[in-house]
Amino acid sequence: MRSAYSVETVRAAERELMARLPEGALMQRAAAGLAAACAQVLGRRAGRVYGSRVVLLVGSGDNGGDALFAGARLARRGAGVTAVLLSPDRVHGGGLAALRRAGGRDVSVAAGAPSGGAGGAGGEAARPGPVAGPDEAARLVRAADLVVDGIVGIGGRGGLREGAAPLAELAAASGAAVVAVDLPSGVEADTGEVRGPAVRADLTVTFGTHKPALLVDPARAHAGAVRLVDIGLDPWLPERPELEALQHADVARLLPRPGAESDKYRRGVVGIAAGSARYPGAAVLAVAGALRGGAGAVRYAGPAGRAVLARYPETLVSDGGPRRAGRVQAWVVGPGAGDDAETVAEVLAVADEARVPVLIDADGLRLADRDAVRSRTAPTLLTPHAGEAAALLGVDRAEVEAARLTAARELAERYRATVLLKGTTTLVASPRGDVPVRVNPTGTPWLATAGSGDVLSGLAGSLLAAGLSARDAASVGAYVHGLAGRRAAAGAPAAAHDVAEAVPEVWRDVTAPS
Ligand SMILES: NC(=O)C1=CN([C@@H]2O[C@H](COP(=O)(O)OP(=O)(O)OC[C@H]3O[C@@H](n4cnc5c(N)ncnc54)[C@H](O)[C@@H]3O)[C@@H](O)[C@H]2O)[C@@H](O)CC1
Ligand SMILES: [K+]
Repeated sequence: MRSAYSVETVRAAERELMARLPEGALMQRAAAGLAAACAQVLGRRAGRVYGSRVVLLVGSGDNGGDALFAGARLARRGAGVTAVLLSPDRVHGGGLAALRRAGGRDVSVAAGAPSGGAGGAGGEAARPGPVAGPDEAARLVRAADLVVDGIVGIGGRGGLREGAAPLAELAAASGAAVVAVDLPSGVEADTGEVRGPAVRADLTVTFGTHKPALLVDPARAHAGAVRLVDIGLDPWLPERPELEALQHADVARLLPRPGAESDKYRRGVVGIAAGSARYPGAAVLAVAGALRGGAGAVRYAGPAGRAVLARYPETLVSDGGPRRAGRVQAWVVGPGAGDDAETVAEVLAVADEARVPVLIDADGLRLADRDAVRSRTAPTLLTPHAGEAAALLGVDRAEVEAARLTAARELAERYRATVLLKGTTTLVASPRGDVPVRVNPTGTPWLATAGSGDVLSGLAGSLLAAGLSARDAASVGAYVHGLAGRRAAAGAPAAAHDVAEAVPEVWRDVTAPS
């Protein structure tokens, strides 16, 4: 399991750790990890560290201090290192002195000259270096092999400020590799929102633990690859993170496995109420997903029985609607439902009586009565994409996409349901606010294809029927579905049924002993 902690929690843990270490030790650990990562990047880009050109963009806090100390290490290995000081009057004095001792240069881009030496943090005061105009700073960035973003880290608020934004843009447009220190500057650490200009990194080297922005879009897309440097923080972090992301071993543990005593009923039966005369395909795709999700049998109740049977003769098809479909351990309702509000209400009623979980997707989200969902006693799982979530929340789609974590949490609270918010980073929020939101790391833009959501709803519904909690069914379903999407696409467009067909192979991979 990978986890991410909020800034407040990280700061509290850092205080505990720092109190037990000599002053500056923690920053040296961070800088050592950062310098090692930069050296690797330079090795790939420029062939070697010696003689390469490194530009540090240095802000006013400890994030800039990390960059300066790492720059000093690179300078000692023969790199030509120039620090561009964005707030020279508040620069980390110790870091700047270390860089200078190692033979690095520094220039100040801000207007006002430093007063009384650059001694903002880190104790040691340093005389100001030469002032560079914006053109000179731009020339340095353009000529660099590597740009290190030490503008702001967890202390940042709002987008990049004047002066930094054009340099970040230049860095992105130049051929230089961009390595962000702790976080790409300009993103909101706790939410993953990007409300202004922000650095786009190829690699982010983060310290102690992941921060939410490194896992949640749109910030995650700014981070590039992420490397975690261990600075000894773990013992001081609480058990419950803000976010968690399942990995292979977690999914392998959660996937249902039939025991020797299992028969199809004990493995769970999933009911699918999906499709309509107009959209029979949604029913077929939801059943395709459900058949591969670990339930022992799939019942289908709806008007597309013929199409379903033609493709999947193993389906138990009922003509009498959900109420007469027979016992199930979980229902899926909504894909391709069109305007059939009656079926959605019937599924909710039947599932309430039987106290079984319900997954509501697609049209079902629009048609379900909110109070009926809120008052359910068995678990409910809602699986909207950003547009559907926006409609439920009464906001623009763009707002949901900009603030995905907030939207998922808000929906979970309003509906007292588990919410799987689809996207390149799918989020799973629980109605209980005291459990971490899950982030699925396996998504791919290839999954943005018609019918792929129907497959996911069947798959996750099947996992619900097999006995997983709504949170586990949603996050395991999204994980497997994402990998199946990648496998099916493998660099070329794939259709939704290809995704369903790739599930067994992914399942085998995930559960194979390593
Ligand atoms: N506290 C610790 O023990 C450690 C901290 N480390 C580093 O320290 C960082 C946190 O340092 P700080 O608390 O000094 O905070 P930061 O360096 O992240 O930023 C704070 C400074 O940036 C300014 N600022 C805020 N938003 C800005 C924006 N949008 N544009 C430009 N400037 C902005 C603030 O006025 C403040 O001076 C971490 O991200 C990490 O890189 C690491 O050295 C590991 C150890
Ligand atoms: K940064």
